[in-house]
Amino acid sequence: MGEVDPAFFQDPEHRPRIVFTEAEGIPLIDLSPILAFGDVSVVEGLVSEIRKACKEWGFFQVINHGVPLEKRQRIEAAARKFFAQSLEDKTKVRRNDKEVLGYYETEHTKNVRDWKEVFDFTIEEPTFIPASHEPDDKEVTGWINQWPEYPPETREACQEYAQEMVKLACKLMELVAQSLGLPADSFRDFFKDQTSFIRLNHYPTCPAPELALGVGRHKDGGALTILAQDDVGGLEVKRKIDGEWVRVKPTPNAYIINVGDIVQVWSNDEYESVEHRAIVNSERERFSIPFFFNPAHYTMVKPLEELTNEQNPAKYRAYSWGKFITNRKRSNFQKLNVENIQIYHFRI
Ligand SMILES: O=C(O)CCC(=O)C(=O)O
Ligand SMILES: [Fe+2]
Repeated sequence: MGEVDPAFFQDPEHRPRIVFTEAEGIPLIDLSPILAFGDVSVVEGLVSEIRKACKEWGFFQVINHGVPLEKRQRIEAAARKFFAQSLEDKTKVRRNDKEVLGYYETEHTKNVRDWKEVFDFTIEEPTFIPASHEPDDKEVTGWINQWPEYPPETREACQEYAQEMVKLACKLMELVAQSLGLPADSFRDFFKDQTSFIRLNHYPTCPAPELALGVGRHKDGGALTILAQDDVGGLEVKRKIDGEWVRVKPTPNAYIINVGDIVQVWSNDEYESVEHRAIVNSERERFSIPFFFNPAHYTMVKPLEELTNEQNPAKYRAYSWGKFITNRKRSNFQKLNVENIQIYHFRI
């Protein structure tokens, strides 16, 4: 990525400010109470912290999360080696119309090109998903991972890390359920045939960081995201109280968690999926690794009955998660002239 192609330019109102506010306020939550067994009162305190963070920010960071540091370091090192290869080598595992996983460098967010390259892989092999986004097409297909030859440890490093992410995400969803006043296992069955995936993000240095974004403003469509960011920093979250973009300061060995659109719908807007974006800079390349925790493709996403009643009726019609994700994948891959699918399209 040498000179900056205007395809990367954000509209003036969405360009980043180079002087930024650092978010002191994003809650930092210590998960050690769930690692140590037992004491219910400690877990209760944790549940209320989660509730507050989800209500006020939609984002929080966790420490003492139980994910071994070596596993994170191993996947981070593999990502660096993979992206350092030539474009020719990386495109050996490039995504195409049929194989939607693997490497690609032309992702668009809201039809503006992102200043990044990515490598996607799923947790389940194969991951079952609708063959097309067309509502009447009932065919299901299996997504298969494309593993690079170099570095040779990529596959193992990715799969080991993925298992840790699934464990952490399950624990977090239990806490989210409890924080909504529901039994801890309320969400468990939705993830039996999960469509979760992990993305290795590489944001190269950018000669025009004031014009482009690593990832344009967006909300995550799934249930929950667990992000590992390196020490460069660049994630910005739209603060709920005033709509200001605030930077999330990197904390060593912490993970950044956000609730996605599905939790917003399940909770009937009790929790909101918050907009965020990634800034790039001209001095240091940046790496990040989001894990997107997604339910089975056949999940019909709708407000949970336990959380709705006559005074608080469902705010969304049920929609198919499989169709939602295939729609998104398609619009992020190619530039379309229409807005991509959003949960407000299902608002009642
Ligand atoms: O790299 C980051 O900090 C954010 C990435 C992100 O939001 C995404 O890939 O959905
Ligand atoms: Fe995101």
